[in-house]
Amino acid sequence: MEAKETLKNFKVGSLPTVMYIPDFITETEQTMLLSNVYGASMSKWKSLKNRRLQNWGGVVHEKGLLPQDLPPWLTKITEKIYEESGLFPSAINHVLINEYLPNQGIMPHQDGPAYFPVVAILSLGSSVVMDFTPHSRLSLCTNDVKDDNSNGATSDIEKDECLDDHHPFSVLLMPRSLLIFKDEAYSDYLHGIKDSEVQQYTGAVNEFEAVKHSIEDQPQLGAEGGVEIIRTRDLRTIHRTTTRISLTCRLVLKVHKKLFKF
Ligand SMILES: O=C(O)CCC(=O)C(=O)O
Ligand SMILES: [Fe+2]
Repeated sequence: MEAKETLKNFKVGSLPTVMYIPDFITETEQTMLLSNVYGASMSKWKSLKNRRLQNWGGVVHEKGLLPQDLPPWLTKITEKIYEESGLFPSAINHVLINEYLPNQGIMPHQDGPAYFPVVAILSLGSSVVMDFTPHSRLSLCTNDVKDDNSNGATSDIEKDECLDDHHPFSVLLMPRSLLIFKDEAYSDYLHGIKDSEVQQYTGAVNEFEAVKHSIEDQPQLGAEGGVEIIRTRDLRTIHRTTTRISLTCRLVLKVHKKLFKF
């Protein structure tokens, strides 16, 4: 699948397969999404050690999806992503909603094999830094540990086993932005968010795009998406002060038949 021409303008960093779209949704759309997320029944939340999540679209197994229809408030956004990206062969059918308090994150992982290898992450509420770390599937010393994120994901804690031609990088995820990554970024890198209120990084691949937009948006605040970014030479420090909600939108190609419901 070729990315649409307009999407190619949003490529960031040196990989051909990471795209960052600032202001993908409006403030009003963000408010609506947040009210739907928090309006869902309490039983929809699953609590993990270091965050909560809601699973929409059905249960993902290694062998496919036991489908459930996405609610209209989610299809509104998944259809927009599907149409504007041109990167999915069919409609997005699964959305994982993660909630992170300022001191919460997600350990470095690769998304599970059931998903088509394109992921679109919509960020709401607070900014955060996502770190990409190269890993090698070819490495004999790689330690695959099951993460408990009900994502069918595997985690790799052996950072020494990096491929030489792959370098770690960070992406700054501002509220209302959409991050899309696929191919190499999907399969040769782990992605994660540090579980720390203070996040340090050396130059995000989309620093210019992310910060430019937020300053234009909210010049009076001086703070960027609920965070303050402190710059000292190459080093950046952000202090997370508010909750972040993310919508991880993906496609499971293999869909089992719906179970008959009485
Ligand atoms: O919350 C995010 O931005 C990342 C979530 C993620 O990587 C996942 O659900 O697999
Ligand atoms: Fe992930």
